[in-house]
Amino acid sequence: MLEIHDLAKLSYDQENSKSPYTFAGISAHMQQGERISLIGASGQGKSTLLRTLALLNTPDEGDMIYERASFREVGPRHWRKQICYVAQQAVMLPGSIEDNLCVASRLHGQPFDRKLADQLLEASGLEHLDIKKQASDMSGGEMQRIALIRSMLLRPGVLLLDEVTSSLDTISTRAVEKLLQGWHASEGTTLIWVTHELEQAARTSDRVWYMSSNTILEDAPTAEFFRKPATESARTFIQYNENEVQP
Ligand SMILES: Nc1ncnc2c1ncn2[C@@H]1O[C@H](COP(=O)(O)OP(=O)(O)OP(=O)(O)O)[C@@H](O)[C@H]1O
Repeated sequence: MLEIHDLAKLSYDQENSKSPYTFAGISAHMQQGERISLIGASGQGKSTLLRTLALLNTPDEGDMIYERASFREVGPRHWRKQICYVAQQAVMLPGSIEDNLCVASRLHGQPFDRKLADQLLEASGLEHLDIKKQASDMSGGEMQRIALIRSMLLRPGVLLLDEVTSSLDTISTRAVEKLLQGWHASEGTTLIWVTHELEQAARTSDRVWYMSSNTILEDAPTAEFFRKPATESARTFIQYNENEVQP
C-alpha cells in the first residue's frame, strides 16, 4: 500500500555534518493496517523520515509510492490528506478549539464530522473541554491530543505519529494508546509511531523499524526484534533501555 524505495534526505547542514545524509538507503513495503514503531537514538533522523513520508520535506533521492502512485505524480495536498503527520509539538492555529478541529476538514473540502469529533474527544479524556474556548488556553497535553484528533478526522490511510504522548501523564498516555488501537481496529489505518519508550513500542506495534547509522538498520516483527535483535547496535540500544521493556 505504501512503498519506499532507496529514500534519502541530505543533511540540513552540509558543511558541519559528519554524514552528507540525514538518512539514506531506506526501503520498505507497508501493508494496509500495519502498526510500526520507529525507534532509535536521538538524531538518527526519525522525525525527518516521518516528515518526509508526509511530504512536509521533499526527499532528495528515491521514491515513495502510495496506492500505486508516486509522490511525484500526486500533488502534495492530496498526498498529505492520505498520509498525515502528527507533530510532537502541537501547533494550534489562532481561534477556538472548534476552529482547530474544523480546519483540516475545511482545507481538504470535507464536511466536519462533529459526532466523530465528540467521540474522539471523549475517548482521549477531553470531554470536559469547552471547544468554544481559545485553543491557546489549553495545556500542552491537551493541544497534543487536539492535534491528533484533528488529523484523525481526515480519516487518512496512514497516520505518522511523532512522540505524540511525550507530554502526557500515564493515564492520558494510556487513553491515547487505547484511542489509537481502537481507531486502528475500526478504520484499518496504518500507524507509524516514533517513540523513545520501548515499552510503548512493544505494547502498540506489530513491527519495529530500528534506525541507526541514519538508516533503517533492522525491520522486524516486534516480538522478534525485542527477543533477538539481529545487530549489535540494536542489542546495545535495547540494553540501555532494558528496564523499560516488558518482554
Ligand atoms: N529543521 C531543521 N534544521 C536543521 N537541522 C535539523 C532540522 N531538523 C532536524 N535537524 C537535524 O537533523 C538530524 C536528525 O534530526 P531528527 O529530529 O530527524 O532526528 P530524531 O531521530 O527524530 O531525533 P530525536 O529522537 O531527538 O527527536 C539532527 O542532527 C537534527 O539536529
